[in-house]
Amino acid sequence: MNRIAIIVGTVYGGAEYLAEQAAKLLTARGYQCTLHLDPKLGAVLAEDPDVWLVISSTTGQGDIPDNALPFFIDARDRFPLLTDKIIAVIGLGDSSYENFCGAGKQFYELLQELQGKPLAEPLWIDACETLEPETIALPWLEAHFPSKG
Ligand SMILES: Cc1cc2nc3c(=O)[nH]c(=O)nc-3n(C[C@H](O)[C@H](O)[C@H](O)COP(=O)(O)O)c2cc1C
Repeated sequence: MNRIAIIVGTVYGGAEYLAEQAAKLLTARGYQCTLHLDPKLGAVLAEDPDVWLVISSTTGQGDIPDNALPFFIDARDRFPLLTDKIIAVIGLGDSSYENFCGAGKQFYELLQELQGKPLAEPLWIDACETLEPETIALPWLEAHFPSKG
């Protein structure tokens, strides 16, 4: 479990900021991280990472942000099997909306259908509870990605 592709879905930049913090932390722990802010399925497949880490907010009514939607549709259509891969999802949402973390949930469902092996239960971060998602996400990452140093 060395190479991690971080696939980002964001509207206002919160998930992007969190993904940058995550990449810094994981790199410092000895992992090779690639940030996909404008994710393309072909690029991730070519990279052949050990871990597919999705960090995505939710927009609309439980919808995937525009920047990540082509990736999601492509993955759903091309259906690359992730049998020997690890999957992890961090969702940013707001529980005052009906479909809390709907985009993260769609991603988690799809990655499981693609046969990826979940690293852990996904982390759902509620903007009603914190405006600093990194205070929850970084300890979660530390707990699940042991330092290699
Ligand atoms: C127009 C709009 C629609 C949203 N819809 C949802 C939703 O359906 N479910 C949810 O959990 N959060 C929803 N949210 C909350 C965002 O996902 C949340 O604020 C997130 O932290 C934004 O992250 P971002 O800066 O990466 O886009 C919505 C926010 C806005 C502004």
